[in-house]
Amino acid sequence: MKLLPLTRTITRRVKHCALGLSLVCHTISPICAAISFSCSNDALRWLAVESCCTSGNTLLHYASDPSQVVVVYVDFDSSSPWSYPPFCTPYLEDLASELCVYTNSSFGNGRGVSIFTTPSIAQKFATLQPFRDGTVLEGVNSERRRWHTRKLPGKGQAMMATTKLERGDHLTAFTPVLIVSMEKILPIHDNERFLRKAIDQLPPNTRSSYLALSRMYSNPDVFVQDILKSNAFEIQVGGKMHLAIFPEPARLNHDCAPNAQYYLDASLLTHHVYVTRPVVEDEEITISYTSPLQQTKYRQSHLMDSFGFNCSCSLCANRAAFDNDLENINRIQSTLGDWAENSTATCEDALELIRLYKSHGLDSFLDLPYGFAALTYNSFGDSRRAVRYARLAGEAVRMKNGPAAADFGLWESIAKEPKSHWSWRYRLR
Ligand SMILES: C[S@@+](CC[C@H](N)C(=O)[O-])C[C@H]1O[C@@H](n2cnc3c(N)ncnc32)[C@H](O)[C@@H]1O
Repeated sequence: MKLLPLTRTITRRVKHCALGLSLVCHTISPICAAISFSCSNDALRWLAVESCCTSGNTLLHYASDPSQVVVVYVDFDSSSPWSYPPFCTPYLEDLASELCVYTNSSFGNGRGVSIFTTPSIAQKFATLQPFRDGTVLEGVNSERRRWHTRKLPGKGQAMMATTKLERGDHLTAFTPVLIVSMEKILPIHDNERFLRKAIDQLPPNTRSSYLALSRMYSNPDVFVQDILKSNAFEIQVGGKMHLAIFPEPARLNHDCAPNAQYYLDASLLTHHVYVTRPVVEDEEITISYTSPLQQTKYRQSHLMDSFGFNCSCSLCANRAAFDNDLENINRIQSTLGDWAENSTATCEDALELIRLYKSHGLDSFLDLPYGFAALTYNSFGDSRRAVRYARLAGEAVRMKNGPAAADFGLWESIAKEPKSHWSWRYRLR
């Protein structure tokens, strides 16, 4: 008999097995043990599982004491994407819900994923395309790699290019192996228990790749949360923020002037990395963990507090020069963003902004200066240059926010029809 994922249980205690049901006994399987946890009846949770009998939609679950036989009526749902019954907390008042672990063992071409979230958000995950039609993830999690990982002094593991790369090269596309609701409701040790269940239910290779990731605190009591804190990316699903672990891109170290950019496609649950300036073979590939447009002391304290390292990248090392130019960057940006009649914005300002970004290696963030250049040229009636910079802004946004982003559509439309945009000749009026 195929045991399908459990979606609802109704439990009833009975004195003994003689219910007139015709039951066929099966060997104990993980699903029987899991059922004991997913029932709402507390007493049932801790019964030792000695046997499990199934018949149609009914499971008979009993303990060593024959007077403690429990019948569990199970409503199986063959369309559910979950490979195990949900493993749930009690009802949490503060959340007005339970939190449960959901696992799909074959997600993402076999790597699997576990999600720790509320039942209502789990339903939203289940409606996402990759759970309904795995073919949408074709080419994702692929082994065709132009990078490998190796240890670098003072940084731990790092992602290194195995070949020359150019701006715009699409480097990686991976699905998450663990997704965790950011609600901070459970006490730390309870949280760890549920997260361990989430990791234990993953296929062995996937579980190992999670457990091999870097840790900040090395506290064995909470190692799953330690790995989560050090390696997670944020993703919004069902209107709620979640932390997600993508083991391969988790090896990307930080640089305030990185040579790569990433975006998360929440509808396909896929993390993409693009190269943002030419990279030579064996060069480290980096992303930024923080906004580069903050003074160095703020970036450094954020990186120390959140990731436990002292940033010594080129921008942090040349702190005085960068912080000084940062003031110029912010000043020019506010001039270019000023659309009042007496604005002093010029096309030269826009070009100076691009120069400043490039001179400090901020190639991963050129969407902003290119966008300003497109609007500024358009506002002075130079449609040829407006189109050129709108295309560059669109390309930069695609690498940073993905092709579904609203601002990508905006730059595409200006590149197609600059004269239809409100900014056309705006500063010549
Ligand atoms: C997401 S992991 C990156 C991969 C990690 N190096 C590894 O060994 O798996 C984040 C951790 O890497 C280290 N790290 C990242 N960028 C760094 C940098 N620029 N300098 C020093 N350590 C860095 C820190 O320990 C940080 O907590």
